[in-house]
Amino acid sequence: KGTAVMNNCYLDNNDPYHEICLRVIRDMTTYGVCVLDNFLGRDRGLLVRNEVLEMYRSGIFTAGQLVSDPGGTGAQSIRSDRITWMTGREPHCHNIGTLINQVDSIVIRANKMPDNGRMGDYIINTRTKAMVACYPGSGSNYVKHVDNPNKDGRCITAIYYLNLDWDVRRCGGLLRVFPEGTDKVANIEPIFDRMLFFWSDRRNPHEVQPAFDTRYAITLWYFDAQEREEAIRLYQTRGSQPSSSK
Ligand SMILES: O=C(O)CCC(=O)Nc1cc2ccccc2cn1
Ligand SMILES: [Mn+2]
Repeated sequence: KGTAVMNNCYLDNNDPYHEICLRVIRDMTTYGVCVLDNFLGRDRGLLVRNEVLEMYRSGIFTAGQLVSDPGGTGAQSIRSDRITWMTGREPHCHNIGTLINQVDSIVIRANKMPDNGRMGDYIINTRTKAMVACYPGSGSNYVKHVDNPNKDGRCITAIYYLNLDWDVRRCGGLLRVFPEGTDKVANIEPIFDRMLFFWSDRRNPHEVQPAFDTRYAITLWYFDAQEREEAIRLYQTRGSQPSSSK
């Protein structure tokens, strides 16, 4: 039935996600970062990109907020990206919804697979809405920061890039990740149809270098059930909500 035994795990050739999940588990466990290219394929990637461009043209993106001290460096910084939060079930966003479902499937299945290393340390069953971000390209950037420095529950950051013919030498906008415990950096170009996963906590400080062309990305943050529950309980006693959008 299309299954083969290999290294004591069953490769079920009928499950397209199986290979990808093994790859995500291996890279996240080894590097804490995982890059998957040609994630949707050109045609479906273009459909998602067109929906995002249509949303941007419709003006529903907000101006990037002032984020005071995103990385605990004491520096006041102004995020110059434009963002909007969405469920993926909005009208005229069917392909964005399908992308979100695919990323959900991979994260949930990878979290449930046997021998899934550090992926197994978490219980992942909820996430934030999708944050669609656009760097307008007039040198807009995002200073070095950690997504979840103070245990707000987010364990995995998942980013899908939509930027056609992106050349970092001309357009900038490089995502540079500074994995904890090594002086090596990961330079990730925000190229079209690229899917990126990385641990959201202090293991992965990162920055977006100034962008000189419009730079689009869709980000999802997945919650670890236990850490999220603890964060909500803690904030309930202190009366304010954890930082990330619900
Ligand atoms: O576009 C990229 O390559 C990554 C950009 C990025 O780090 N965005 C980002 C956006 C955020 C929005 C709200 C709270 C925390 C946030 C942390 N990071
Ligand atoms: Mn970030």
